[in-house]
Amino acid sequence: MPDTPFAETGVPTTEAPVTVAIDGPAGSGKSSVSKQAARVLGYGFLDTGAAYRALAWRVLEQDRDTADADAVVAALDGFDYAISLDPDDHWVRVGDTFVTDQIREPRVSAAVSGVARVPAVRERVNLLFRALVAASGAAGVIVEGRDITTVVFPDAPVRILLTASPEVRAARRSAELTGEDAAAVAEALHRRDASDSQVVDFLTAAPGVVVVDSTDLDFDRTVDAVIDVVRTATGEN
Ligand SMILES: Nc1ncnc2c1ncn2[C@@H]1O[C@H](COP(=O)(O)OP(=O)(O)O)[C@@H](O)[C@H]1O
Ligand SMILES: Nc1ccn([C@@H]2O[C@H](COP(=O)(O)OP(=O)(O)O)[C@@H](O)[C@H]2O)c(=O)n1
Repeated sequence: MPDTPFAETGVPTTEAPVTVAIDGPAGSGKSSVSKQAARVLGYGFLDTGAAYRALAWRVLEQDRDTADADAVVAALDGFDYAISLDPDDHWVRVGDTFVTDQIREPRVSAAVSGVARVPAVRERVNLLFRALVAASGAAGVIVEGRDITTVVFPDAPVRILLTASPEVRAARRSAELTGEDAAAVAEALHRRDASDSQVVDFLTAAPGVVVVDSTDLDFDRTVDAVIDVVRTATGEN
């Protein structure tokens, strides 16, 4: 884990950023929509799924199985993880290796749920997420994942559940993965959602969480809908 000013001093270096918490299932648009909304708002952007994916990547690099909780916990040892919060310069690093693209590969997607169900992993990355936001120096940070509105930042002033129908989500993910069989992509996405939803509930909005359903919205309208929620909640309208 990287040292941050927050981790070193125990106090944020700047006034606390406005935290925008966004949860939702795979393919709902969390990452792409959050990144674009962050650009427009001048905020940082934190993709929390990248940490789980990077740890899954490390377990696979060690020729071990993410279904083996002991192997996952062992991979946490020396897990030197860093991520950019700049929406215009997104990268993810483990040690000296930039893994930004590798962690999106289907083999990592297929393995990541094993990592996410280990409580020691969740505790460790949640501390890191809070430290990264506190030390960001940004006016605001959009943080997206599965349990951000409920566990990581339950008191965030803006909390959104971004949804879309299962068919639409599978079609979007399949369009990204050219060369992969569409039915296999859909099957993998639904299998991962089913596994992940045993760990956290990202299909129901917790009290106070605003639902943005993008099933019938194109990308730009979805970004606008998210920005509207942020501006309304922060009184910037
Ligand atoms: N409202 C939308 N309409 C059409 N395509 C979208 C929309 N939102 C996101 N996408 C596209 O769907 C794909 C999956 O989005 P992504 O942000 O990776 O979802 P998630 O992070 O929730 O898995 C991306 O290619 C993205 O550009
Ligand atoms: N806050 C989070 C974020 C991701 N995850 C896990 O990390 C995996 C990858 O998350 P992701 O956001 O990159 O996945 P996509 O929605 O982009 O497909 C998920 O399938 C979950 O297993 C989690 O458990 N909690």
